[in-house]
Amino acid sequence: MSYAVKELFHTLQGEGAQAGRAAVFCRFAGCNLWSGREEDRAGAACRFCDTDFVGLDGEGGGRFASAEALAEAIAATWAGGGANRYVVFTGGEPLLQLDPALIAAVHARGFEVAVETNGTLPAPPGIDWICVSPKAGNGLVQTSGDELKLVYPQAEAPPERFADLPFRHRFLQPMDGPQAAANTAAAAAYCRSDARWRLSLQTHKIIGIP
Ligand SMILES: C[S@@+](CC[C@H](N)C(=O)[O-])C[C@H]1O[C@@H](n2cnc3c(N)ncnc32)[C@H](O)[C@@H]1O
Ligand SMILES: Nc1nc2[nH]cc(C(=O)O)c2c(=O)[nH]1
Ligand code: SF4
Ligand SMILES: [Mg+2]
Repeated sequence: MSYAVKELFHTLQGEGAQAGRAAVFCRFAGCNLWSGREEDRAGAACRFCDTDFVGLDGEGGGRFASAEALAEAIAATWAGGGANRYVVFTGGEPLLQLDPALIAAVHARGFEVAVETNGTLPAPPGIDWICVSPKAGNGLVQTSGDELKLVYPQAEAPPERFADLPFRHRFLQPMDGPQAAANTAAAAAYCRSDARWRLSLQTHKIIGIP
């Protein structure tokens, strides 16, 4: 199958338990919870998205005809030396496109494979690090993984609802936007009150890298 990629870039993972780790980000185009058009945001199933995932026109983006072609482009984007190669598939919603052939092709090039998903679709086998970020009002299908990273606050998705799911790490990530400062204070207060949760700041935004 072919893959629609918005952008490919080398940076540091900014969020969650792997924050600070060098990674290639492969941002797939398209999402099942929002068209990505501002005029559709108010009526979308996910309304707080901070990301442009429309089109193929970002740095390193395009349509890739095969898993081998996309894996080659990912390997060419890696700039972190010989060890600890890491690729994060995100989007948009990566589980609309990430498949066993692509996972095998990046594994063959020495990468560990991570995914950032909204959890509404099942993850294919073989992913090394699964981060699920539930979106209120949208059924959770992927109910296990390595980290659960809940954007906070979401009125219809309180942390208590997810605290007992089998994830190795649980994070609250303050919702960015006009209420970012208040959301950060509220997330910090929640983590102080319930030690099952840790605070995830979007460190790439703080230091001004992609
Ligand atoms: C843009 S999403 C793409 C991956 C997938 N669609 C998802 O929602 O997990 C990447 C991460 O950014 C988070 N995110 C999106 N908008 C955000 C915002 N306004 N504030 C904080 N985190 C946000 C998501 O919850 C997710 O963990
Ligand atoms: N540096 C950096 N870290 C990230 N972690 C998750 C991101 C995403 O948009 O999925 C992201 C991103 O866009 N940039
Ligand atoms: S599910 Fe993820 S990519 Fe889709 S609109 Fe929500 S935050 Fe953005
Ligand atoms: Mg992002």
